[in-house]
Amino acid sequence: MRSAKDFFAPLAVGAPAPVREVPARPSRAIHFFDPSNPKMAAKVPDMVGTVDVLLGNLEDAVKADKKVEAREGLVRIGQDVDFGPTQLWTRINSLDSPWALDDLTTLVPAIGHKLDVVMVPKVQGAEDIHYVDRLLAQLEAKAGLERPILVHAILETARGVANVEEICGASPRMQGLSLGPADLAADRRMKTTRVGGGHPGYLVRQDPPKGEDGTAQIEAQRATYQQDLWHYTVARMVDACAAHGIYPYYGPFGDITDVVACEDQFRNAFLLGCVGTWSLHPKQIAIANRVFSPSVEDIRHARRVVAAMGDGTGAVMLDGKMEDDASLKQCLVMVDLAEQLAAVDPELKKQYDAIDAEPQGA
Ligand SMILES: CC(C)(COP(=O)(O)OP(=O)(O)OC[C@H]1O[C@@H](n2cnc3c(N)ncnc32)[C@H](O)[C@@H]1OP(=O)(O)O)[C@@H](O)C(=O)NCCC(=O)NCCSC(=O)C[C@](C)(O)C(=O)O
Ligand SMILES: [Mg+2]
Repeated sequence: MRSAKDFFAPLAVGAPAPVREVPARPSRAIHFFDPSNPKMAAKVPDMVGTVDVLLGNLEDAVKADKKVEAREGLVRIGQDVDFGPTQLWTRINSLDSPWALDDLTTLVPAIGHKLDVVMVPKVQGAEDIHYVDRLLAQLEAKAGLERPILVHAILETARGVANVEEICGASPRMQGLSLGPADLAADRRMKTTRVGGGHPGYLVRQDPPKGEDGTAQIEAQRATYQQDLWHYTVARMVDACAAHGIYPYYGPFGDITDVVACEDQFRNAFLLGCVGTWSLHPKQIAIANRVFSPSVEDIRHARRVVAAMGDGTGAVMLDGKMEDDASLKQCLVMVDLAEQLAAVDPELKKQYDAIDAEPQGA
C-alpha cells in the first residue's frame, strides 16, 4: 500500500509533481472527432473556442486499419492547431489492445505539452489507473513536461462499476469519469441495442382503475412512464467523483437525430451532478452547452438567495419558501459554475450580467 505521504510524489524521477486539486475547467461538451477522417479533422481548427473540449478519438469508432493514421493525425493536429481556451483530450485504445502502448508512447513526446487529459476506456479497477499513472510519469519525465497529464476513466464494464470508488481514488491524476453505456450494456448482458438513452420497454405503469364491483381493470388504458436505464450508474459515478474531488460526465447519446431525447438525457445528468457530456456530432455541442450551463432563471434565483442569506447562516422566507444554510450551498454551486462558464463564454456572460440590470423584485 502506498503511504499517503507518497501520493503526491512524482512516479518517475523528473516527472512533474502531481496536482493536489483537479482544476475545475469548463467541460460541458467533450466533442469527439476521428483524426483519421479528413473531413472531421479539417473542421477542428474552426471548432476551437466553440466547444470546451476537443477529443481526438483513437478507440472504438475508428476502424482497425486506421488506428495508426488516427494516432498520426492527432499528432499533426496537436502540433499545428492553437487550441486557445479549448482543452485537448484524447481517448486512447483500451489497455488490452495492440495499440494502447504506442498511443501513449507516441502522443506524450509529440504533443504531451498540449494534451490536458487522456481518457482511458474500459477501466476495470485501480490497477488499470496505476499502470497508466506510472507510464505517463515515465513519458512525461523523458519529454521534460512541466505539468502532469490528467486521466479520465470510462465506466463501461460491470467490474468497473463495482470498483468505481477505488478507480476515482487511484491517482491524483484522476480528473473524472464518463459513462460508457454501449459497452456497459453488452458487458452486463442488458437486452438493449442502443448507444445510451432510454428504452420504451423500461417503464412503470399506472395502477389499474377499479371497476364497479371493486375488481382491478387490468386491461384498462393506463399511463406508462419510461424510466432512466442509466440512473443507477450515473448516480454511483456522481457520488464516487464527489467523494474524490473529481468530475462526472454523462457520455454518448447515439441517436444523433433525436435532439429532444438527447437534451433530456443530458439534463438528467446535469441535475444529478454531472458537469458535462460527450458530443458525437457538431449538432450535439449546442445541446450540451445549453444544458450544462445554469439557466438565467436559476442564476437569478440563486443570487437572490445568496443576497437574502447575508452571512450564510439562519433561515429566511423567499417567495413563500424556506431558505437556509443548505439551500444557500446549492445556490453557491450554481453561482460558482456560472462564473466559471461566463469567463469562457461571452454570450452566457452577457445573459448572466443582464440579471444585475433588472429592476429589483423582477
Ligand atoms: C455519427 C457520425 C458517423 C455521423 O457522421 P455523418 O458524416 O454521417 O454525419 P453528417 O450529419 O452527414 O455530417 C455533417 C458534417 O459534419 C461532419 N461531422 C460529423 N461528425 C463530426 C464530428 N464528430 N466532428 C466534426 N465533424 C463532424 C461530417 O464530416 C460532415 O462534414 P461535411 O459537411 O464537410 O460533409 C459521425 O458524426 C461520427 O463518426 N461521430 C463520432 C462517433 C464517435 O466518436 N463514436 C465513438 C464515441 S461513442 C462510444 O465510443 C461508445 C462508448 C462510450 O465507448 C460506449 O458506450 O461503450
Ligand atoms: Mg465503449
